[in-house]
Amino acid sequence: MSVSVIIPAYNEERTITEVVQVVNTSPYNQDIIVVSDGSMDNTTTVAHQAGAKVLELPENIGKGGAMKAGVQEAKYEILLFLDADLIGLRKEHIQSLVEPILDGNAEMTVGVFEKGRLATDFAQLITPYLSGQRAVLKSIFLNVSELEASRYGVEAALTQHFRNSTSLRIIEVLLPDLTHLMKEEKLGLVKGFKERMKMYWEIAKWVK
Ligand SMILES: O=c1ccn([C@@H]2O[C@H](COP(=O)(O)OP(=O)(O)O)[C@@H](O)[C@H]2O)c(=O)[nH]1
Ligand SMILES: O=C(O)[C@@H](COP(=O)(O)O)O[C@H]1O[C@H](CO)[C@@H](O)[C@H](O)[C@H]1O
Repeated sequence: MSVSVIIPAYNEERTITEVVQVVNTSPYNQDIIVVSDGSMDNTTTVAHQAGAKVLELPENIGKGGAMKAGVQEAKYEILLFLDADLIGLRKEHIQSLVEPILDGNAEMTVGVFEKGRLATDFAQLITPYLSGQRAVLKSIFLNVSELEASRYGVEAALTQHFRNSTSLRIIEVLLPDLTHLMKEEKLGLVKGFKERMKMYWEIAKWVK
Protein backbone atom coordinates (compact mmCIF):
# COMPACT_ATOMS: atom_id res chain seq x y z
CA MET A 1 0.00 0.00 0.00
CA SER A 2 2.25 2.73 -1.34
CA VAL A 3 1.18 6.25 -2.20
CA SER A 4 3.00 9.29 -3.57
CA VAL A 5 1.61 12.45 -2.04
CA ILE A 6 2.12 15.57 -4.15
CA ILE A 7 1.51 18.98 -2.60
CA PRO A 8 1.86 21.96 -4.96
CA ALA A 9 2.64 25.05 -2.92
CA TYR A 10 3.01 28.69 -3.87
CA ASN A 11 3.86 30.84 -0.85
CA GLU A 12 2.20 28.58 1.72
CA GLU A 13 4.55 28.89 4.72
CA ARG A 14 1.57 29.48 7.05
CA THR A 15 -0.10 26.13 6.47
CA ILE A 16 2.29 23.66 4.82
CA THR A 17 3.76 22.34 8.08
CA GLU A 18 0.41 21.10 9.38
CA VAL A 19 -0.47 19.49 6.06
CA VAL A 20 2.83 17.59 5.85
CA GLN A 21 2.64 16.55 9.52
CA VAL A 22 -0.82 15.06 9.07
CA VAL A 23 0.21 13.24 5.90
CA ASN A 24 3.07 11.76 7.91
CA THR A 25 0.55 10.11 10.25
CA SER A 26 -1.31 8.26 7.50
CA PRO A 27 -0.91 4.47 7.41
CA TYR A 28 0.60 4.12 3.93
CA ASN A 29 4.10 3.64 2.73
CA GLN A 30 4.52 7.01 1.09
CA ASP A 31 6.76 9.59 -0.42
CA ILE A 32 5.69 13.15 0.31
CA ILE A 33 6.70 15.66 -2.33
CA VAL A 34 6.07 19.36 -1.82
CA VAL A 35 6.56 21.28 -5.04
CA SER A 36 7.40 24.85 -4.21
CA ASP A 37 6.20 26.62 -7.34
CA GLY A 38 8.56 29.61 -7.33
CA SER A 39 7.56 30.54 -3.78
CA MET A 40 9.09 33.74 -2.43
CA ASP A 41 8.45 32.95 1.23
CA ASN A 42 9.83 30.16 3.46
CA THR A 43 7.68 27.37 2.01
CA THR A 44 10.72 25.31 1.00
CA THR A 45 12.43 25.51 4.37
CA VAL A 46 9.38 24.78 6.50
CA ALA A 47 8.18 21.93 4.26
CA HIS A 48 11.61 20.37 4.46
CA GLN A 49 11.66 20.77 8.25
CA ALA A 50 8.24 19.10 8.44
CA GLY A 51 9.69 16.02 6.75
CA ALA A 52 8.74 16.36 3.09
CA LYS A 53 10.95 15.99 0.09
CA VAL A 54 10.89 19.44 -1.54
CA LEU A 55 11.15 20.11 -5.23
CA GLU A 56 11.94 23.79 -5.62
CA LEU A 57 10.97 25.27 -8.98
CA PRO A 58 13.02 28.38 -9.81
CA GLU A 59 9.97 30.29 -10.98
CA ASN A 60 6.23 30.13 -10.75
CA ILE A 61 4.83 27.92 -13.55
CA GLY A 62 1.28 27.45 -12.28
CA LYS A 63 -0.48 24.66 -10.44
CA GLY A 64 -0.79 22.15 -13.33
CA GLY A 65 2.91 22.33 -14.16
CA ALA A 66 3.86 22.11 -10.49
CA MET A 67 1.74 18.97 -10.08
CA LYS A 68 3.31 17.36 -13.15
CA ALA A 69 6.82 18.22 -11.93
CA GLY A 70 5.98 16.51 -8.63
CA VAL A 71 4.58 13.45 -10.39
CA GLN A 72 7.80 13.07 -12.36
CA GLU A 73 9.56 12.54 -9.02
CA ALA A 74 6.87 10.22 -7.64
CA LYS A 75 7.86 6.64 -6.82
CA TYR A 76 4.43 5.03 -6.72
CA GLU A 77 1.50 4.43 -9.07
CA ILE A 78 -1.14 5.83 -6.72
CA LEU A 79 -0.94 9.62 -6.49
CA LEU A 80 -2.62 11.73 -3.84
CA PHE A 81 -2.83 15.47 -4.50
CA LEU A 82 -3.46 17.84 -1.61
CA ASP A 83 -3.44 21.62 -1.51
CA ALA A 84 -0.92 23.21 0.80
CA ASP A 85 -3.41 25.62 2.40
CA LEU A 86 -5.72 23.06 4.01
CA ILE A 87 -7.00 23.70 7.53
CA GLY A 88 -8.25 20.74 9.56
CA LEU A 89 -6.77 17.89 7.54
CA ARG A 90 -6.97 14.48 9.27
CA LYS A 91 -5.62 11.10 8.32
CA GLU A 92 -9.20 9.87 7.83
CA HIS A 93 -9.55 12.36 4.95
CA ILE A 94 -6.48 10.86 3.34
CA GLN A 95 -7.83 7.34 3.76
CA SER A 96 -11.20 8.32 2.26
CA LEU A 97 -9.41 9.63 -0.82
CA VAL A 98 -7.01 6.72 -1.23
CA GLU A 99 -9.08 3.63 -0.28
CA PRO A 100 -11.37 3.53 -3.38
CA ILE A 101 -8.27 3.51 -5.58
CA LEU A 102 -6.50 0.88 -3.49
CA ASP A 103 -9.63 -1.27 -3.58
CA GLY A 104 -9.86 -0.94 -7.36
CA ASN A 105 -13.26 0.77 -7.23
CA ALA A 106 -12.23 3.93 -9.09
CA GLU A 107 -9.35 5.39 -11.06
CA MET A 108 -9.80 8.83 -9.45
CA THR A 109 -11.39 10.20 -6.30
CA VAL A 110 -12.34 13.82 -5.75
CA GLY A 111 -12.67 15.17 -2.22
CA VAL A 112 -15.47 17.59 -1.36
CA PHE A 113 -15.41 19.76 1.76
CA GLU A 114 -18.33 19.32 4.12
CA LYS A 115 -19.07 21.21 7.34
CA GLY A 116 -15.75 23.02 7.08
CA ARG A 117 -16.78 26.63 6.50
CA LEU A 118 -19.85 27.88 4.72
CA ALA A 119 -17.97 29.73 1.96
CA THR A 120 -15.62 26.89 1.07
CA ASP A 121 -18.32 24.21 1.46
CA PHE A 122 -20.54 26.16 -0.90
CA ALA A 123 -17.84 26.60 -3.57
CA GLN A 124 -17.23 22.86 -3.62
CA LEU A 125 -20.91 21.99 -3.50
CA ILE A 126 -21.52 23.83 -6.76
CA THR A 127 -18.24 22.91 -8.46
CA PRO A 128 -16.94 19.67 -6.90
CA TYR A 129 -14.88 18.96 -10.04
CA LEU A 130 -12.55 21.85 -9.15
CA SER A 131 -11.35 20.37 -5.87
CA GLY A 132 -7.59 20.07 -5.41
CA GLN A 133 -7.97 17.06 -3.12
CA ARG A 134 -7.88 13.93 -5.24
CA ALA A 135 -6.22 10.57 -5.71
CA VAL A 136 -5.54 9.22 -9.17
CA LEU A 137 -3.44 6.63 -10.96
CA LYS A 138 -0.16 7.99 -12.27
CA SER A 139 -0.46 6.37 -15.70
CA ILE A 140 -3.78 8.12 -16.24
CA PHE A 141 -2.63 11.49 -14.89
CA LEU A 142 0.31 11.51 -17.28
CA ASN A 143 -2.02 10.87 -20.23
CA VAL A 144 -3.78 14.20 -19.72
CA SER A 145 -2.54 16.61 -22.36
CA GLU A 146 -1.26 20.13 -21.73
CA LEU A 147 -0.90 19.76 -17.97
CA GLU A 148 1.81 22.42 -17.95
CA ALA A 149 -0.32 24.97 -19.77
CA SER A 150 -3.40 24.35 -17.67
CA ARG A 151 -2.37 26.24 -14.51
CA TYR A 152 -5.58 26.40 -12.38
CA GLY A 153 -7.39 24.55 -15.18
CA VAL A 154 -5.64 21.34 -14.16
CA GLU A 155 -8.54 19.88 -12.18
CA ALA A 156 -11.04 20.75 -14.92
CA ALA A 157 -8.73 19.14 -17.49
CA LEU A 158 -8.37 15.99 -15.38
CA THR A 159 -12.09 15.68 -14.80
CA GLN A 160 -12.75 16.25 -18.50
CA HIS A 161 -10.27 13.50 -19.37
CA PHE A 162 -12.30 11.11 -17.21
CA ARG A 163 -15.62 12.24 -18.64
CA ASN A 164 -14.32 11.58 -22.15
CA SER A 165 -13.66 7.94 -21.34
CA THR A 166 -16.27 5.29 -20.69
CA SER A 167 -13.84 3.07 -18.76
CA LEU A 168 -12.50 5.61 -16.23
CA ARG A 169 -14.40 5.87 -12.96
CA ILE A 170 -14.51 8.84 -10.56
CA ILE A 171 -15.81 8.64 -7.00
CA GLU A 172 -16.62 11.76 -4.98
CA VAL A 173 -15.84 11.47 -1.28
CA LEU A 174 -16.87 13.83 1.49
CA LEU A 175 -14.17 15.44 3.62
CA PRO A 176 -15.86 16.54 6.85
CA ASP A 177 -14.62 19.54 8.84
CA LEU A 178 -12.02 20.44 6.24
CA THR A 179 -11.50 23.87 4.72
CA HIS A 180 -8.75 25.94 3.13
CA LEU A 181 -7.56 29.51 3.12
CA MET A 182 -9.33 31.50 0.45
CA LYS A 183 -7.37 33.77 -1.87
CA GLU A 184 -8.80 36.87 -0.19
CA GLU A 185 -7.55 35.61 3.17
CA LYS A 186 -4.08 34.96 1.83
CA LEU A 187 -3.64 38.02 -0.35
CA GLY A 188 -6.14 40.60 0.91
CA LEU A 189 -9.47 41.52 -0.65
CA VAL A 190 -8.37 43.35 -3.78
CA LYS A 191 -5.43 41.19 -4.83
CA GLY A 192 -7.27 38.04 -3.76
CA PHE A 193 -10.28 38.92 -5.88
CA LYS A 194 -8.07 39.71 -8.89
CA GLU A 195 -6.33 36.35 -8.52
CA ARG A 196 -9.71 34.64 -8.21
CA MET A 197 -10.84 36.17 -11.52
CA LYS A 198 -7.59 35.08 -13.15
CA MET A 199 -8.15 31.56 -11.80
CA TYR A 200 -11.71 31.41 -13.20
CA TRP A 201 -10.33 32.50 -16.59
CA GLU A 202 -7.72 29.74 -16.50
CA ILE A 203 -10.39 27.19 -15.52
CA ALA A 204 -12.84 28.36 -18.20
CA LYS A 205 -10.38 27.45 -20.94
CA TRP A 206 -10.49 23.79 -19.83
CA VAL A 207 -14.22 23.35 -19.25
CA LYS A 208 -15.51 21.84 -22.47
O1 LIG B 1 0.73 29.10 -9.31
C1 LIG B 1 0.33 28.37 -8.40
C2 LIG B 1 -0.89 28.61 -7.72
C3 LIG B 1 -1.26 27.77 -6.70
N1 LIG B 1 -0.48 26.73 -6.34
C4 LIG B 1 -0.90 25.84 -5.23
O2 LIG B 1 -2.07 25.17 -5.62
C5 LIG B 1 -2.93 24.96 -4.49
C6 LIG B 1 -4.31 25.58 -4.77
O3 LIG B 1 -4.16 26.95 -5.02
P1 LIG B 1 -4.98 28.08 -4.25
O4 LIG B 1 -4.94 27.83 -2.81
O5 LIG B 1 -4.53 29.40 -4.76
O6 LIG B 1 -6.42 27.83 -4.80
P2 LIG B 1 -7.80 28.11 -4.07
O7 LIG B 1 -7.89 27.01 -3.08
O8 LIG B 1 -7.75 29.45 -3.46
O9 LIG B 1 -8.72 28.02 -5.19
C7 LIG B 1 -2.24 25.61 -3.29
O10 LIG B 1 -1.54 24.63 -2.58
C8 LIG B 1 -1.30 26.59 -3.96
O11 LIG B 1 -0.19 26.91 -3.18
C9 LIG B 1 0.70 26.45 -7.02
O12 LIG B 1 1.40 25.49 -6.70
N2 LIG B 1 1.07 27.30 -8.04
O1 LIG C 1 -13.59 25.71 -5.25
C1 LIG C 1 -13.29 26.73 -5.89
O2 LIG C 1 -14.13 27.44 -6.51
C2 LIG C 1 -11.87 27.19 -5.93
C3 LIG C 1 -11.74 28.46 -5.16
O3 LIG C 1 -11.85 28.20 -3.81
P1 LIG C 1 -12.00 29.41 -2.77
O4 LIG C 1 -13.11 30.24 -3.32
O5 LIG C 1 -10.66 30.10 -2.71
O6 LIG C 1 -12.38 28.75 -1.49
O7 LIG C 1 -10.95 26.23 -5.38
C4 LIG C 1 -10.40 25.17 -6.10
O8 LIG C 1 -10.25 25.38 -7.44
C5 LIG C 1 -8.96 25.35 -8.02
C6 LIG C 1 -9.13 25.11 -9.53
O9 LIG C 1 -9.71 23.87 -9.80
C7 LIG C 1 -8.11 24.27 -7.43
O10 LIG C 1 -6.82 24.30 -8.01
C8 LIG C 1 -8.02 24.44 -5.93
O11 LIG C 1 -7.27 23.38 -5.42
C9 LIG C 1 -9.38 24.40 -5.33
O12 LIG C 1 -9.31 24.73 -3.98
